[in-house]
Amino acid sequence: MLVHAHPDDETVSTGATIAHYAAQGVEVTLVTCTLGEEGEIHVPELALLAATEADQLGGYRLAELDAACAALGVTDRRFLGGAGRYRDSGMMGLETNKHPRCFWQADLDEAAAHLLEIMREVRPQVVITYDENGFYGHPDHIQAHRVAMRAAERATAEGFGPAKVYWTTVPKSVLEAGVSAFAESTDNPFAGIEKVEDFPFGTSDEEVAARIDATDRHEAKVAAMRAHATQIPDTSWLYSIAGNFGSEFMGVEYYTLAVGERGPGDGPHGWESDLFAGLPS
Ligand SMILES: CC(=O)N[C@H]1[C@@H](O[C@@H]2[C@H](O)[C@H](O)[C@@H](O)[C@H](O)[C@H]2O)O[C@H](CO)[C@@H](O)[C@@H]1O
Ligand SMILES: [Zn+2]
Repeated sequence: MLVHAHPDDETVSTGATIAHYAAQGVEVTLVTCTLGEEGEIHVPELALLAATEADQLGGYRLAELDAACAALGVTDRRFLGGAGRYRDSGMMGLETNKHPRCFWQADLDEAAAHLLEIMREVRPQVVITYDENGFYGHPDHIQAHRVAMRAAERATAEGFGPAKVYWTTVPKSVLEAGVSAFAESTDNPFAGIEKVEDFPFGTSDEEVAARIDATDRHEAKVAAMRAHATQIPDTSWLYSIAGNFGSEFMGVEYYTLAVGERGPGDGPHGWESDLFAGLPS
């Protein structure tokens, strides 16, 4: 089970992992907490769908999410509390954070109860969400973390909690490699980043628990990114990195382990290569 804040997060941060396991026939449930109503629109002819205009972007991004799920092989896609229950809160500090229906204003126990119902039905062995900073500090990501961890705690207390809970991350060694690889590039997606500490995310290699190599599924991730055209334009830095790093960038995703025991791993830091490592098959 993956708990994500907006349509496109499932693809950008865990798309290769999803495609990897879905292709193996693993049951994958995606829970998305908002419709992404406050997002940017990188498709000019759709500009009037914006929140400040017709306010129809959420419905459009629902369709983008379904197309991305088809590309990744996800067949069980849910919205927390039902489609439209929680509104995209916008970036931290904006007036949209005060919208009465926005996810940032949600009652934590009520939102966790919605997720607990899905957990009670699906009984996930493994849950993936964000760290306490929501990976990069977006209010909906922070709230998705809080709701997922609260629901997992309550599921465990009721006897059907996940054996493992992972948080998305990127090792600092990978960030350093990216910064140096693009240092001389005119199309440098890391422009302005002098050192790893300048990123609002990143984990020391020692703290990383799992490296999921899904390079054989990186085309599925790119196809899913294309489905999120309002959020990821053809000029996105994601594509320029993919063009330079290819499947290594698009097809490898990393996680820290927040709940549960690490399974067998390899390499200098004992990174798991399977999120189900150590669990009974
Ligand atoms: C990946 C992610 O979480 N995207 C969110 C995020 O989008 C950012 C936002 O539009 C910002 O204004 C841009 O400068 C930035 O590049 C975007 O990543 O926040 C949106 C509003 O909450 C959300 O809809 C989108 O899914
Ligand atoms: Zn997001």
